[in-house]
Amino acid sequence: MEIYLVGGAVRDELLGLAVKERDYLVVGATPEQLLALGYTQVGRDFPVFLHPDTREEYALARTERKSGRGYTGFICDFGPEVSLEEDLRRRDLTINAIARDEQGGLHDPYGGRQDLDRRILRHVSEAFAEDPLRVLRVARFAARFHHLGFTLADETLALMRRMAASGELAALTPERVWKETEKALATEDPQVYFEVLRRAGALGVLFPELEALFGVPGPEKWHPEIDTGIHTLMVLKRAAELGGDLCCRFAALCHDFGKALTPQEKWPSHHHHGELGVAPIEALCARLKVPTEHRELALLMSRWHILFHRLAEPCPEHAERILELFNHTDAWRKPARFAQLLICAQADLQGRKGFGGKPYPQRERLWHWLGELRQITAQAFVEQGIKGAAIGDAIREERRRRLILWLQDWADSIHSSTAPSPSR
Ligand SMILES: Nc1ccn([C@@H]2O[C@H](COP(=O)(O)OP(=O)(O)OP(=O)(O)O)[C@@H](O)[C@H]2O)c(=O)n1
Ligand SMILES: [Mg+2]
Repeated sequence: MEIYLVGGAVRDELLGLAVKERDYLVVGATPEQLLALGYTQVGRDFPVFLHPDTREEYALARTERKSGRGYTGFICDFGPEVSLEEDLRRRDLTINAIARDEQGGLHDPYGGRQDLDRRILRHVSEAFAEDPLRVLRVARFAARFHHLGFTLADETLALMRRMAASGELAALTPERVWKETEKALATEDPQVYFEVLRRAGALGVLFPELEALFGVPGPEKWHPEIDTGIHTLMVLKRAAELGGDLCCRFAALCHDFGKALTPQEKWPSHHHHGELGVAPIEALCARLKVPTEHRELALLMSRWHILFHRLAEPCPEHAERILELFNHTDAWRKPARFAQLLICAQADLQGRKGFGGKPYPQRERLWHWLGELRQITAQAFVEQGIKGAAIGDAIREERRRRLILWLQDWADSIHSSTAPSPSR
């Protein structure tokens, strides 16, 4: 029996990246032999075992053939006669099909090292098409390795396009789609995942709510990039740059879904797009079983982002709306979530052509105000002898009073810095 290190560990090591998880391949062995050596079997459908000491994964060499649609539609062929080359041949990308033997020697029958050097994502063989999830995996690798200069081989894109056109992506389970998407959102360049899916003709199948934004114009003054799909991916990139968490990135992706529902004769304005966005966000989240936390932030962002931007021109009349915002988002009890909403709002303004360096003072101000207002508690009012429901009213009134003052001060400071100097 021969044992090889395979897949991501070899690839990442050759790229000089940290290796998180190691997968091994066993050639020339039977399940019985591994069990006798103390390995435990974990794969129900596939012959995958855990090492008795390290608990790392060891898989028997195998060839896969598809017998129907979807994840559970595989027949698994394995046995001691399956060779290393045969096993590597049915893997997704050449850069993932390099093996390292126990002496440290590399086995690279499909040119993976050359593709690593040339920074190319290329499929190994036509067997790529056996698993439609690979369309998403390639998009995810394109996002993950974008900063290293990786691009997609033309023939791989062409194959992905054929797979998307065949309708097979519809058979992917929501869990698998969301898992890939979540991993892609966590990369430095999450926008690349959606760009590649779009080029592959897969975006309309997997994320029709996003696909629908391409070709929808915004007003040039506020959106020099014009196209709402392009804007959305710029916002997603900016949210990642600003350190937004996964919920924030997901909210960035969904924040303008409502713009696809504006009647064409109203273009390029998009009145009420925040409210219109609720239905498509709910639809996407239900279809892909998106976690509640992500869904909630996306809905809040859709509903409130227009108000965030309006604060660029502060006036005391905004106090009521800001209180409503804090109440509706439950910022009092969930300030960390509110902080993500603020990052997302900043990303929305700066994710526009030429807007990258624009200041977004609202973020700082709202954060500061929330902190101050959270310190207004019942106790001071109780000490003044106020009782019962009147305490709540007194707290609300005090919050409003302070907000009005702050907004007035801010408005004044903007006026005095922009007002022409008095003439002599
Ligand atoms: N649909 C899939 C899933 C996996 N693989 C193969 O199995 C290996 C291990 O899979 P996985 O751990 O999911 O990916 P990695 O490439 O190891 O990347 P990561 O760093 O994300 O784990 C891959 O390198 C690839 O050779 C494949 O060909 N097709
Ligand atoms: Mg891996």
